[in-house]
Amino acid sequence: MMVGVLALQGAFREHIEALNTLGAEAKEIRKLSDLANLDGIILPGGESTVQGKLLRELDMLNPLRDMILSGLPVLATCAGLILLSKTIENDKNRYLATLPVTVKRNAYGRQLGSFITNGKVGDFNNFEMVFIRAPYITEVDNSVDVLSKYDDKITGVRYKNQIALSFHPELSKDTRLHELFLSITK
Ligand SMILES: NC(=O)CC[C@H](N)C(=O)O
Repeated sequence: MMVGVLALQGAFREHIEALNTLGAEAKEIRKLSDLANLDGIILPGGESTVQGKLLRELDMLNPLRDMILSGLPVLATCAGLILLSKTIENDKNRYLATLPVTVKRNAYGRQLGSFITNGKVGDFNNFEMVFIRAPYITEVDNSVDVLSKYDDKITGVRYKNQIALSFHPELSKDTRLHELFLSITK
């Protein structure tokens, strides 16, 4: 099994470490040819505008969209969630747009830009959630499962092969969400 971690920008190393801790092989995805023969892909946090622009310039955006629409398992965190969202409330850009949700970038404002909280994510109790200039989800399609909320705002969803989170599970020691993701890869 081979999991790719998009490594154009942002917090990709921590995801690779989490996968290695779980005994899964992972490789950095930096160009179109790296997308061949993947069983799953992680879209890390960082800056969605930079990542999206690079995906487009490297001709990776459309192929990756097709792979996700054909069922490639994906775990997206923070900027990755923004790349996946069909609608971005406060950004005219649209990137992969495979996830039927509306997201708001930098949604917690500057003051409360970064914080850590603890709560339920799907079946997992007491999950540490690290938020860094995070987005939250303002609308979901009926077919989307809500996994987590913070302050009444949706911060985690699952839709078919796509798991998307506002927060950074790779920055806490808890690997349960990475395990869930691995369980949906072949
Ligand atoms: N930690 C993150 O990934 C922050 C996301 C970033 N604020 C964006 O809009 O792309």
